[in-house]
Amino acid sequence: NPVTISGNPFAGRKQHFNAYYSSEIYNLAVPSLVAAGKASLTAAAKAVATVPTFVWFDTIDKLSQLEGHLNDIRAKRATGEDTIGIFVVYDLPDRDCAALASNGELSIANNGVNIYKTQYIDPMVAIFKRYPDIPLALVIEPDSVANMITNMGVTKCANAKSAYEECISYAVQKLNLPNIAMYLDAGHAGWLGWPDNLSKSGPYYAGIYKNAGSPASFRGLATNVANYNAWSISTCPPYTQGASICDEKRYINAFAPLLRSNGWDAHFIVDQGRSGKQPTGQGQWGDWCNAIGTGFGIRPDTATGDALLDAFVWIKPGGECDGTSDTSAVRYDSHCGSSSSLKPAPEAGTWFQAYFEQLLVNANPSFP
Ligand SMILES: O=[N+]([O-])c1ccc(O[C@@H]2O[C@H](CO)[C@@H](O[C@@H]3O[C@H](CO)[C@@H](O[C@@H]4O[C@H](CO)[C@@H](O)[C@H](O)[C@H]4O)[C@H](O)[C@H]3O)[C@H](O)[C@H]2O)cc1
Ligand SMILES: [Mg+2]
Repeated sequence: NPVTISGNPFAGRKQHFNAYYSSEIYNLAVPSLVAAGKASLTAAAKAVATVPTFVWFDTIDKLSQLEGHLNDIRAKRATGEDTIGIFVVYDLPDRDCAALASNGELSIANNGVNIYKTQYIDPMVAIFKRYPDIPLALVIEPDSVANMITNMGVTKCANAKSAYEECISYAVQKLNLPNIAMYLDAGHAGWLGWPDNLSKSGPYYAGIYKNAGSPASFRGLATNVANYNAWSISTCPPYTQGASICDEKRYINAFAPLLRSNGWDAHFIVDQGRSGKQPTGQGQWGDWCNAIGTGFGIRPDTATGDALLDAFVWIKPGGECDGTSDTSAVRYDSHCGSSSSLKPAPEAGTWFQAYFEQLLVNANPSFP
C-alpha cells in the first residue's frame, strides 16, 4: 500500500543495504584479501557488506538496475521490515565542473540539459511511480550547487550555472512524490562552512527550494558527501586552518538558521562513511581525492542527538574510488596525485581495494 512520507523519512525505518555494494565486497574485496594472505580481515569485510550505502545513478545506463534494487526493497519490506531505499541522483551535464575525476556522460554543448530531463529524470520518475509502496531518500547531485557558490571563477562552472539550476529545479519538481524525500548536496564544512561561503549559501539554497515551488518532498540538504569530516570533534584538525566551523555538526547548525530566515525549514543528512579516523591523513583540507588516513565512520542511524540531523548515512560507498591517479588518463585530476592521496588509484567509481582495506583497518566504530 502507498507510503506518504512526513517529517524525518528515516524515523522508525532501516536503510537498505544493497546487493551491488555487497557484490563488490564478496566478489572483489574478499578474494583479494584471501589472495594477499589477509584472510583474517574477511569477516570484517563481510560485516561491511551489510552496512547500508547509497546507490549512485551516475549514468543513464544505470537506470536499468533501478527496478532490481526496488524489487529487493519490496521483498525486504514484505518480511515486515520498514526499509527505506537510498539513492543518489548524479548525472548533470558538465558534471563535477571544478574537477576532472568525476566528469559525466552529458555535456551542455551536446543537448545535455534536454537529455538530462527526458532520458534521465523522466524515466527515473516513471519507475519510482510504479513503487509508491516504497519510501525513498534521494541525494540530489553531489558537488553541483557547492561549485556554484565557490567556483564561478572556474569557466566550466560559470558556464554551467544556468544549466545546473534548470536541471536541479526540474529534478526536485518531478521527483516530488509522496514516498520520496530529497536532500540536495551542500558540500561540507571545509567547502561552504567558511563565513563568506556560508553567507552566500543560505539565500542561494533557499532560493532553489522556493523557485521550485517549495516541493513537499524537498526535505533538506546532504553534507560531507564523499568527504571525510567528523560529525562532531572537540579539537579542530590542523588542516582546517583555524576555521571556526571544522566539523559537520557545527556546519549544519550554522547553516540551518540562514535557510530558515530565507524561508526553508531544512533538515540534513551527513555522510560519515569515510569519517571514522580523525584527524585524517590530509595535508590540506581541500585534498578530496582518495585521502589517506581515513576509516569507516559512524554507522547509518537515526539516533543522531541533533534535531537538525535526520540520520547518519554512508553516501559515498567506501572502497569506490574518487578518481584515477593515472596522469595519462582523460579524467586525471591533479588532486588525485596529491601527497594526501592513496596511489595508484583506478577510475572514479571503480573498486579500489587498497582504499577499502585502509577504511577497514581504520574503522571507528571498528568491525569485528
Ligand atoms: O583560511 N581561510 O579563511 C580560508 C577561506 C576560504 C578558503 O577557501 C576555501 O578553501 C576550501 C579548501 O580548504 C575549498 O573547499 C574545497 O573546494 C573544492 C572545490 O573547489 C572541493 O572539491 C570537491 O570535493 C568533492 C568531494 O568533497 C569532490 O567530489 C569534487 O570532485 C571536488 O571538486 C573540496 O571538497 C573542498 O574542500 C573552498 O572551495 C574554498 O572556498 C580557504 C581558507
Ligand atoms: Mg567525485
